[in-house]
Amino acid sequence: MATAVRLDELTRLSVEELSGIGPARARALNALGVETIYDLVTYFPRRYIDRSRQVSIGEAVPGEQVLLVGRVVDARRIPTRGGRVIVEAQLVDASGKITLTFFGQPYRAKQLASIAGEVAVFGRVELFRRRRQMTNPLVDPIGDKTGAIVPLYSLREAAGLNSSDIARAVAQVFSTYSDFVDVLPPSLRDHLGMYDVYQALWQLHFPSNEQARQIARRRVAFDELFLLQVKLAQLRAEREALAVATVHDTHPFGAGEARLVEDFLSRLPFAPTTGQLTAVGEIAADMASEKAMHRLLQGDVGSGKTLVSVLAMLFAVQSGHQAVLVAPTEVLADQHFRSISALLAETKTPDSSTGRLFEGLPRPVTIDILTGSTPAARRRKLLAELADGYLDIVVGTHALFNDELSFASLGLVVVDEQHRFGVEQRSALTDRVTLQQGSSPDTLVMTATPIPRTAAMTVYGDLDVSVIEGLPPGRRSIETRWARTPAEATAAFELLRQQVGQGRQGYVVCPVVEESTKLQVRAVTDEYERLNNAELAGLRLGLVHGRMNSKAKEEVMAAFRSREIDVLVATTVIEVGVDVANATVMIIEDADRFGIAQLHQLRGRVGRGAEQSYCYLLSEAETAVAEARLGALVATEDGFALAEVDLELRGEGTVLGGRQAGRTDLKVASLSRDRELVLEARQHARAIIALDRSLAKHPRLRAMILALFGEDEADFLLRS
Ligand SMILES: Nc1ncnc2c1ncn2[C@@H]1O[C@H](COP(=O)(O)OP(=O)(O)OP(=O)(O)O)[C@@H](O)[C@H]1O
Repeated sequence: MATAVRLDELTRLSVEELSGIGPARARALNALGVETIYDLVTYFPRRYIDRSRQVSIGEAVPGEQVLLVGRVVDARRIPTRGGRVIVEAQLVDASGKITLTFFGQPYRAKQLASIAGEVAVFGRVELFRRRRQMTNPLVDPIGDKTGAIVPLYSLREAAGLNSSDIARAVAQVFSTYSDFVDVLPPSLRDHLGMYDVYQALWQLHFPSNEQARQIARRRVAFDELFLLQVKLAQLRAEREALAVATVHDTHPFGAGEARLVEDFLSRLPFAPTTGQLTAVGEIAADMASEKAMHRLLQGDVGSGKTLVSVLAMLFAVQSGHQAVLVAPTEVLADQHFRSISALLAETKTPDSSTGRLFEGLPRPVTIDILTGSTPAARRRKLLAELADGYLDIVVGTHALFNDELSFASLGLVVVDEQHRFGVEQRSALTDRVTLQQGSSPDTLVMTATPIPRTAAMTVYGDLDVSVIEGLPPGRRSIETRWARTPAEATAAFELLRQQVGQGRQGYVVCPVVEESTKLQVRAVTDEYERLNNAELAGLRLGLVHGRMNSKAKEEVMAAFRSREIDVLVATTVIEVGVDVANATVMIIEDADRFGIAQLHQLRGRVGRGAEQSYCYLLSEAETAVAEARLGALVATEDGFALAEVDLELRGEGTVLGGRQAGRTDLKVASLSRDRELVLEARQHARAIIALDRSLAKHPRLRAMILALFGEDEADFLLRS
């Protein structure tokens, strides 16, 4: 007898429990990632064939996909000259007749001739030699599939399975159980007014019509987002409850008496923007509290994230703690080290007799850099200085995650994210430090390129988010052009020559072939040679690519910064963080081969000074994708707007990038289409967790969260 079942129970039942699924079928399903019955009912159709539009044969209009019901007459084989067989038949009803034509299906002649009664025929109506016909239509006996919307499943690796096998297995689950126990609290379900979960899942596999499918999709999408948000809210709440964090003196952004930040700000050659101050205020509030900060700092390219992160680090330093900044590459680490040192040096106290950088401290703020290529002797010295507390700030690469590092008192970890770090790596650092010192350092994650709000809430849903609104004053818009013809490309290089003539500098970026480092180096080296002899002959060119060792790279960058090089020919190693205000021209070759975010980042390397800057996108591609991407770049400089376009064009996977894994995959929900649903799910999830962190009062929801995310999956999502 059919009974109700909890969905979390289905996550523990293998598909082999279903009759008709033997070891071979189970293996085929496993290849699709379907192992449990829960996996099966959430293995949704890729698309559907809508056979619900039934018309009489007389009404069948060429161009439309319709379902016809009639009798087959006059089925016969027609040999062709090439020796192939065409089968032709007529389908008739009271209103008229239509020709059915089958290619490459010789067996059809006999099969069709043997059918006595009516059949259901589904296909597209065509006009051929003035006669209406259907080519290779689907022919079924009148039965349950007639007039239905039929699911088509993705079958990639499942040899030996077809869509109807999966549909049958799914239908069997529904006939085995009369209901799935809904995990949404009843109040929420009523409020949302959607299908219950059983109906919704059924309708998503076997919709009765398009409207029903959409309502079902909304409900399933909501559940998916909601369960994830509950987990994220829970992690956030647990973390807040458990970890005791360092309490920082955040004066003048909060009560306190330390003078370092105040002093620093008073000597800063520019005033922080309102957007920067707001973000710092939010960070200060977190850092002043006993709760560990887990905050994501977002801002458009050039919005001044560095200053905000420096202020956060100085909160730690003025409170007697240390701060680290971790960057994903050596070039970036170096860049950060340089700009932070410069910011600190600008505020050096004029009283050199004391040798003090800041009056608020008994000694200068000390900063150093640690990367994989730091020589052993320097590295040893640096480790000692970190351990005894001499060093206040250390910038570096993942070398900072090394177990050998120990800190006198680490108060803040800033991670310049770019999706490149393993989450485990990062949490390993904070965990280790927390164990050592008994309190957890605060964490600030920065992203180089803006990500859409819904994506941030999903991928970084366990973090609080600060957004730096606006850009520093005086920025001029970057003239962006899409050079589609060789003549326009020539004009771009001509403008670069002119700008160099006026003392400016520029970049030429070549797309790289990631898979083959050898080819990559050759391609960019060849292009460098070519430009040297052609468009850019006579200029001082530099070459930098990812395969150069960091010393060589740094030498070229230094030469560029000191204007010994006019034009830097580069791969995307310059993508993030490079900050040379005198550079005013960015030329991107084969621009259609880059993603929107990357192009926006690259463009952000110019327009950093007071001069008018230019960005040329070279591409002769005429594809819709190129049109959409490059068109968007030309149309706007707003990184958040571009991120939304990107999300729409590329879908979730790429946006979520490396941080997304396993259970956080979204099967149904779309971060671009379901924006309000994401907000709603998050709001409800947080409301529930605020009152019932352990979900003791929501046992069914609790069981489902456990079944989906497990206990230890917490480690994956927990920290950033
Ligand atoms: N309030 C401000 N007023 C004027 N200039 C500022 C201000 N804040 C930052 N800047 C300058 O703006 C430039 C960009 O800042 P920063 O490098 O921090 O940007 P970012 O947000 O890290 O962007 P990107 O990701 O492009 O590197 C720097 O040269 C910095 O000195």
